[in-house]
Amino acid sequence: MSKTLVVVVPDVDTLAATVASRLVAKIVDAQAERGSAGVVLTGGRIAKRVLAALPGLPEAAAVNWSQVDLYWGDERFLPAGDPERNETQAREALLDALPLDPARVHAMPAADGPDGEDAEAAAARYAQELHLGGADLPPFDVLMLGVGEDGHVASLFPEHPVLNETASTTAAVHNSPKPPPTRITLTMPAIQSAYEVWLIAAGPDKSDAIGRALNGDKLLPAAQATGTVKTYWLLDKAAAAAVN
Ligand SMILES: O=C1O[C@H](COP(=O)(O)O)[C@@H](O)[C@H](O)[C@H]1O
Repeated sequence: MSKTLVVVVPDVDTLAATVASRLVAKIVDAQAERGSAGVVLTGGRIAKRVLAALPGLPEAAAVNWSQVDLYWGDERFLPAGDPERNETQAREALLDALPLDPARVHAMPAADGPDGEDAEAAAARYAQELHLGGADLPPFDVLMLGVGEDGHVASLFPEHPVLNETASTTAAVHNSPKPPPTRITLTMPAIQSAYEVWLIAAGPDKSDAIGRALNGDKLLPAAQATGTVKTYWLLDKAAAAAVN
């Protein structure tokens, strides 16, 4: 039975440091158990802060970075290297400085990649990459998600048809209410396959959506994002203001 836990810390800096530290511990534990770890990264402001906080942690020295598989929960479908791509932001904040195995960095395709601007083909290509080892998705030890002011996670937005996609593990998103309009995302069943889902949010603008999601308002994608073992809500005090 999956458990939901809420962790509240005083402010955004403490949140970034706390999540970074928990992430390192999780990777170290997964590597101790299985030899490798699978981490799904998120985009957005809190993601950048978490990744930037990681190198300052002494415990980060315990990670074998060559045995970490990195995936993304969603991507803004833009050309490679575009500063708005979640991949570009993660590389700049941390990844370029780590001794990762490039074959284990599973970025979502860019809009100038092999499929050009065909977002459906690019999403299908990413699904193929995820399923390379067989029919199942790879093990996602931790899947991190930022939470939008509207309660979106990854690129799954409230009332958008892709939220109901269950036939595939990835999808193209058109007409996203948040720019850019075209995106690629893991679908909700793919998110729900992770052992642990961590929903991370800071600031007062998120408090309403977080309060609603934690009260079980399933119209919000954030309320549907759960891990098979645990679901953590990692919040600063401002974001947790409506949590009762
Ligand atoms: O566009 C996106 O936004 C969300 C939330 O970002 P934030 O800046 O409000 O923290 C993010 O989780 C998602 O990955 C990204 O594509």
